[in-house]
Amino acid sequence: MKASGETPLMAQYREIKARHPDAILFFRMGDFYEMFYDDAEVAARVLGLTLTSRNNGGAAEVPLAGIPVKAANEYLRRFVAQGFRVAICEQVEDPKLAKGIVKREVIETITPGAAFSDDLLDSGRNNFLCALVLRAASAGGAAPGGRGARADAVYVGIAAADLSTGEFRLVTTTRADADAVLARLAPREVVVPSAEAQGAAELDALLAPLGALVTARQPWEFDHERAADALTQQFAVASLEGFGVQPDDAPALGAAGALLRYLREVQPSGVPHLARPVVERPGGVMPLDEMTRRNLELVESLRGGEDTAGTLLSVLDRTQTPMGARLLRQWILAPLTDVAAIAARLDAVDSLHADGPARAALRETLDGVRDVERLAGKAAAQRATPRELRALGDSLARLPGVLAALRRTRCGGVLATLVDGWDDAAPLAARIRDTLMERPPLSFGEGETIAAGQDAELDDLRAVATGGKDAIAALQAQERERTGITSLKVGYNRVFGYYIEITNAHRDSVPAEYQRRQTLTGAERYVTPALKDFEEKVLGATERIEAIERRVFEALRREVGQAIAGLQAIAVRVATLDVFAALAEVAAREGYVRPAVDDEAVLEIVGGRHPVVERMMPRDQFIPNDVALAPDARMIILTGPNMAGKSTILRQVGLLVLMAQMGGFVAAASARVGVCDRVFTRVGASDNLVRGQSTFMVEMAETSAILHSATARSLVLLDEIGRGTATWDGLSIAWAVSEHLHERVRCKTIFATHYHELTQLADEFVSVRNYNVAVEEAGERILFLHRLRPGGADRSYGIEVGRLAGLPAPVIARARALLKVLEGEQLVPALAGGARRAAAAAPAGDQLALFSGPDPLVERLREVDANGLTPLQALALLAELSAAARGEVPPPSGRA
Ligand SMILES: Nc1ncnc2c1ncn2[C@@H]1O[C@H](COP(=O)(O)OP(=O)(O)OP(=O)(O)O)[C@@H](O)[C@H]1O
Repeated sequence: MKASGETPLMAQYREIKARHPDAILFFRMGDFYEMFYDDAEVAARVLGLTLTSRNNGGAAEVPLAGIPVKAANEYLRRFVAQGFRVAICEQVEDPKLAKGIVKREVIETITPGAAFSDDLLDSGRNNFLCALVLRAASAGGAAPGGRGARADAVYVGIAAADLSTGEFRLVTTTRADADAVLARLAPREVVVPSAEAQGAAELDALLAPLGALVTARQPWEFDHERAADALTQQFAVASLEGFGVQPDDAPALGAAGALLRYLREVQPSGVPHLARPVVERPGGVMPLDEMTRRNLELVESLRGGEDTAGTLLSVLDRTQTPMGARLLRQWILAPLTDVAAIAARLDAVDSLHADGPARAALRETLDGVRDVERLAGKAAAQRATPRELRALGDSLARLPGVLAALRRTRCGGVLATLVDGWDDAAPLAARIRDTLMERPPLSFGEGETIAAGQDAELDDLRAVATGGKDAIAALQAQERERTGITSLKVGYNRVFGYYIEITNAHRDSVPAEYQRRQTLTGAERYVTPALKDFEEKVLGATERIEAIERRVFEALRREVGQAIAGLQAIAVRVATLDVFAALAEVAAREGYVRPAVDDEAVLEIVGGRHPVVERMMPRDQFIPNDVALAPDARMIILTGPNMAGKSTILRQVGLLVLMAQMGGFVAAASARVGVCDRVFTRVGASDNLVRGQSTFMVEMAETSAILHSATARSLVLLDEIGRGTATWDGLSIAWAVSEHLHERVRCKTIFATHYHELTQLADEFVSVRNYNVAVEEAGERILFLHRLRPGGADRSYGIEVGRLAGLPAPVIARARALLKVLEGEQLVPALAGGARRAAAAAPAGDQLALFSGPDPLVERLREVDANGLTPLQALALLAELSAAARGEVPPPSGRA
């Protein structure tokens, strides 16, 4: 409906905007994208653009903000980075030919999850768009991985597509493992069913840690039967069986349907480069939960953000190609659990590690290979520029060199399979390189694109155009000579075409046959019949040249687009090779060794180092440590002063296991790694405060998740459990958690703690070992040796660390004095003794119960403010306490 008095343009705008209510609409007007109404106001706020207004006929003025088309990418990037979606509305007919208002259409919608442009992408990571749906087992009969479905179980269907590379994956998983799968994919945007009555809270719980843009769609779009139709149509196949899709995959299939529908909406011209879906089955890959991924700083540092400095990825990433970098990231986030698969990767790394010269040659040839995967994707989507297509051709042309270098290695196993059936699309590479100029322009129309010898007519026309231009230059010389006007110039503008310009000083010498066309302040412009003749030839040729160039270029781009599946396969091969070479290279540079990986429940690290921390200090300054865990020594209680290096050892063990299971060498003198099904970590305080939970609550929730999911094959790394609450509560929880892990779960555990009381666990259980990180005392100072040794620690040195951290001297002195008093009164041993007494008094048959609750005497003592007591009060208190201790009066019940 047209608002009264509104201009036709604004009516057109409103009609288009109504179809894209949730996107910022970039409305093309000439050389600008204009935003109106609310969009303009958002742009002013978010991008700091100046808000103006536009006349709207008889209707009220319209708020307006505009950006030049040439600068659009930067504004787009900023919008998308902030989680907006932007609909690009172009003029789809030539304004010169338009009757009335120019026709306009939205040609694509750019969102965080649906982006092609390099400005919006990170070359080192995939840009996944996921669709997600929850299904009760009873609804779809799904039991992923053939596990028996529990009637009340909830399955999560996930479909993930990377529009920039064409990767497309389907995963149906359990609710428990879904977090890990999503954390690994790290989608930028997630499509979910809107207002799904059941499971809305569950869905929120899945989405919250991702920080992705959430796009709600109609629930029916997630229907798996509809999805099957859409997929068979997209890939022009009769059934999905060829993709390995089984009835169990219904949830993922439903998600895929919704995903495809959404993709077609944001890309109205289609997604021809979407690869056939790969169904990922659980098993074979270790699910890494968000905690572990973050705590071990695998691909993101704890500081957060995009910066990978200080992560395992930053140490391992010696890849040469963007495809390799992305694959390495995926491997780090998906360690393997199958011994044979791990060994196959290790073999490949091993042979490249062993042969330095071959590795160097291989890495050198890989070095010039650009992002074949994304370039091919762009070609298939008809977006590749001449420069990009040429880069693809040049990259492909390097592949025979890569193959030759690969053949020089001892390539058995996986490397041999990479060589087998090697197809480097040589004919296509040659076509691209023959067709395009060696350095074609960045975008079409900014210079010569098509090489000579490709099109006879093009070559002729180029000769004419060049001849014409030469002729015009000759004409200028000739006219100067004839008229004697040395400042005479032949020039060109769009309105008048070619002209001869003569300054007013020489007006009298202008020949009679010159026809005046334009008067400037200091000069006149003329044309002659000869000049017009040349002009026709040159301009006619130029126009025709552009048309032919475009035709040839687009045909080439289509040809490349049709080869997309082969190019994607090449990209996978190159990426795999690149990752092997990178892992071998980093192993050689950093002195890593091949781990012995087997199925035994044994972990034996000799001379282990933290791969990231060791890089932050001068070479050989890092102190290596040995750690061994086995069924008969499955729990280590790790004590030691603050700053001694407990957390470092804990993380180091986790990292070395993950490095081994991704198929890489490890930072150690030697290592034997029995495959772990999961690695769990609970380290320090998380920053879940932003999600509105208290530190202690988060700590408990994380601990609870570990106790529920860990198995005897798991490795559990705990750092300071129970510190966020009152000492006795915390100690009791820490003790109970340790017992549970040791006795019930029976997993490999390392527990770093300041509760020295926990070292008593070793007295109770034969498979618990105490270790501490050594320090040396030098008077009141301490020297951190960072060396692990058997036994519990005797002191905390917390005050010393406080001094190092700059606590004021009087505070340190007072703390030392207080510590002496407390130690002198034997309070600390009394606490431990109290615990032992309580254990002895525990009901028979319940041997695991050590603590029966806080000792009221001790509680009373804790409340005493010694500084606030008069000598008389102190005496009275002492009398009361000792009477209670002798049992002469009931225990005190708190401060009176
Ligand atoms: N093996 C080692 N060799 C050399 N330096 C080390 C080693 N381990 C740790 N360090 C250094 O000591 C610092 C403190 O280590 P870490 O944080 O692991 O101590 P911590 O015992 O966990 O301390 P806290 O109990 O206070 O949390 C590290 O930042 C590192 O610089």
